[in-house]
Amino acid sequence: MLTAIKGETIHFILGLLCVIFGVYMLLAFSSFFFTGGNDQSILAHPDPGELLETQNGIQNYAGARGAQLSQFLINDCFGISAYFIVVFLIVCGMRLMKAYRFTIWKWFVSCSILMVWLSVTLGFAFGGTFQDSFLYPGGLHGYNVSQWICSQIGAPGLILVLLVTLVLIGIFFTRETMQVVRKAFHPALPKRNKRKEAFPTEAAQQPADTENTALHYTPDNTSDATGTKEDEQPVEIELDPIESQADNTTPAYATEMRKQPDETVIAEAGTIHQKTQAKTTEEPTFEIEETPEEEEQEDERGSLDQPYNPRLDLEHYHFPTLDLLNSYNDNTPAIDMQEQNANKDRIIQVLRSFGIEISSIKASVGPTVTLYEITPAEGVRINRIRNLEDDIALSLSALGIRIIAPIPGKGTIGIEVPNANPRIVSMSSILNSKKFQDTTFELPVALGKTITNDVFIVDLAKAPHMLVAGATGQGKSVGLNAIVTSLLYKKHPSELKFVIVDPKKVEFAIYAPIEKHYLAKLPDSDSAIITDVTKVVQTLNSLCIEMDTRYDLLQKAGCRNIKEYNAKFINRQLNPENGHRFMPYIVIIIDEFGDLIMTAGKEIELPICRIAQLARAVGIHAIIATQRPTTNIITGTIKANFPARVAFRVASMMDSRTILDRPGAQQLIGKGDMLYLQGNDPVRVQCAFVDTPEVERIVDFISHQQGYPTAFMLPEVEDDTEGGSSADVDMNRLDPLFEEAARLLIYHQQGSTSLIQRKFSIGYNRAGRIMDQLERAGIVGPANGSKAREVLCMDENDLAMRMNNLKN
Ligand SMILES: Nc1ncnc2c1ncn2[C@@H]1O[C@H](COP(=O)(O)OP(=O)(O)OP(=O)(O)O)[C@@H](O)[C@H]1O
Repeated sequence: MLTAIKGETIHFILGLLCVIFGVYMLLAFSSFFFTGGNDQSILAHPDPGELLETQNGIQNYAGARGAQLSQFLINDCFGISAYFIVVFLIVCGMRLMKAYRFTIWKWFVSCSILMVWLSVTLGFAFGGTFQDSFLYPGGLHGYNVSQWICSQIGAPGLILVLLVTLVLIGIFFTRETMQVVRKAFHPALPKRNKRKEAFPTEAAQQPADTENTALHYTPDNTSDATGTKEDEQPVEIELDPIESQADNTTPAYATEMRKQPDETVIAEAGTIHQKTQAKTTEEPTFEIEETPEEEEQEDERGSLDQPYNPRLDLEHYHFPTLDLLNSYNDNTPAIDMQEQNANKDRIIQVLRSFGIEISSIKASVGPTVTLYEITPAEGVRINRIRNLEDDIALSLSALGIRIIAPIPGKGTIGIEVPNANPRIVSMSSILNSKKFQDTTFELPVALGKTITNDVFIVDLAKAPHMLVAGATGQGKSVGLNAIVTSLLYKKHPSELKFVIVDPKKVEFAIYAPIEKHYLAKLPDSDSAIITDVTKVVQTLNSLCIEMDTRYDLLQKAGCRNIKEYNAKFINRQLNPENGHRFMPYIVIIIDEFGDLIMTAGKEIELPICRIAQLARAVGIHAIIATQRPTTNIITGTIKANFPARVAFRVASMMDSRTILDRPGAQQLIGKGDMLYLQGNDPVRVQCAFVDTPEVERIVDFISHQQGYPTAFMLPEVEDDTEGGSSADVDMNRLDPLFEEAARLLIYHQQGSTSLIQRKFSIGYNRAGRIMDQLERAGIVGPANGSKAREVLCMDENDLAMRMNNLKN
């Protein structure tokens, strides 16, 4: 701790010194232009000790040392471009003081390069006036270097060298320079095709040259089926079907194309079809559909800072910027035509070998998986194709083949095949997408990209609770980080609080520094990240209290949900003096839910279910994650209350059924490949990848800004270990297990504290307190020495009546 403080203090002092020295140099350099001529004679032949005297005759505002420094750095070294040293010193200082977040090495390289280039340029430009003036604009360095280069390659050669280096410097700063240069040569050149840049093609992997058209594949060189098209638009291309079995020497497609060379049609705006008619059922058509990448904002990497609430407590808060995230621009081509054609051929062959003919096949290439949409020929039964899942997988020698028969809403059958070279879906591309930036969702959670390259966002406020499951190492933690990250990029600290439960202690510790901005905790807790099981129970009970309080406030305000309530509060229709307050959303994230259930059982499950059943309207949402998708952890009650499910790859079909109520998750390929289910049909999504250093940078960015004085305080709960007597039982705060415990005792007709303790795996004191409440409610009789209490409530109906009375 002490060393950390020391380190920070030293950095700050060093930074301050850098800035002060920079300002001093600025003064000296600037003064040099006016006083340099006068000071030159003194500096050129100083008497020993003369400069140390008070009356040394130096006129530079920065004194004798300033004059010497300027003389040396400007005249003897780099000329006017010595100002870059000042810039770098100030930048360095600011960074050390942590006032601004500069990338030092970039500034160092940039300043150095510019200084040298400008020095040579000025040295060359003002070479003629070198002897006449006290000021050498390019300095001795610039003069000597330019003279030497001139002597070697002549003045025109030097000019060319300077121009080329200028362009190289420009490219170093921004790749847009290339476009500027291109335009200089060819002013009519259209705007750069972004998608083509994003998906470079490799001639080696594509039979036809695809450099200037995104996806024009001509399987036969004799074919002239090409077309030009607008960029950023979807492309559907029909490719050669497999070679006819009858004649496997002549590709049917080539023949067809020669016969009908002008079959290229523009089917609809932005869609180009290169159509060949299927001659017979033996020659199905094959199309590849490349859905365009989600449009990104033109001037990306800016801040997503937008006002959400006119009464922000932290009005100077800045949202994290996108440059904190990696972009993972991998160079693998977007579409490998060889692979696509090979897969298509094998699919058709396998189906044909089982006597199934198809009339067309279309491919949608996603980041990690390609969907082949097959239209079966007349009279083929879907079930037959479904049963061939394993045979198709075997013939493609690929894991993770999934058959969707039929694709909902379409009369086709889908076969999902993993790509040989999967692409990473970077979090930055998702957050920078127009869809995310323009989203109107209350709690937008950007999960990744679908098989059609659409950015996939869900509204957690509508979900309203999410269950995330998958075997270990398949991308669960990355998925949870992606969820948190997308919320951090959209919600202001005043609008959102996280309650993080991390039994593993290491996964979420990374978020501890943003405690005062985004985390909620119990008043007596040291850390906002909850790692201890008892604290989890307390926190969940506290959230139940918060939920009840919020419902009371909503009732008082006459609102049905948090959105209406907050809108009223913002419009000053609710008086804070009556207890009203702006309600931030609360997102509870519980990692390793399985472990918690194993240790604390019902004590955890019940408040979770209570929150899941009721908390949606008051803005409390739960996300629970487990790597053990078994029925004793994901119980029926949990499933009923967590309608949004995310399944990463699991080990068995049983596990998949436990999470999604259907198979499928066992066929995923891992590394963030997931199925998202909300409603009827699961969607296959490639989860966005956000790495730990990226999260660290975001957290660092937020934590260096002003936060609230403390974390968001959850209501206090009575400690489980505190004793209690029947006299001070608070019937307004019934234990969350109260009703369940009453049912248990009625069922057993035995008022035993240890029975409650055992069945709900809770401490004796808490069980005792529940028993006291049951006594006050008239459900059990008074303590009867060592014997069990008498149960006064006969059946469920009786209990329901008493519960009603209690609630009123
Ligand atoms: N969306 C993704 N894109 C690419 N790679 C991913 C993605 N998600 C995960 N991975 C890869 O898989 C590895 C394991 O991911 P992660 O740590 O999220 O697994 P996990 O399911 O949380 O494992 P555990 O349960 O052991 O914590 C990561 O280190 C990364 O290399």
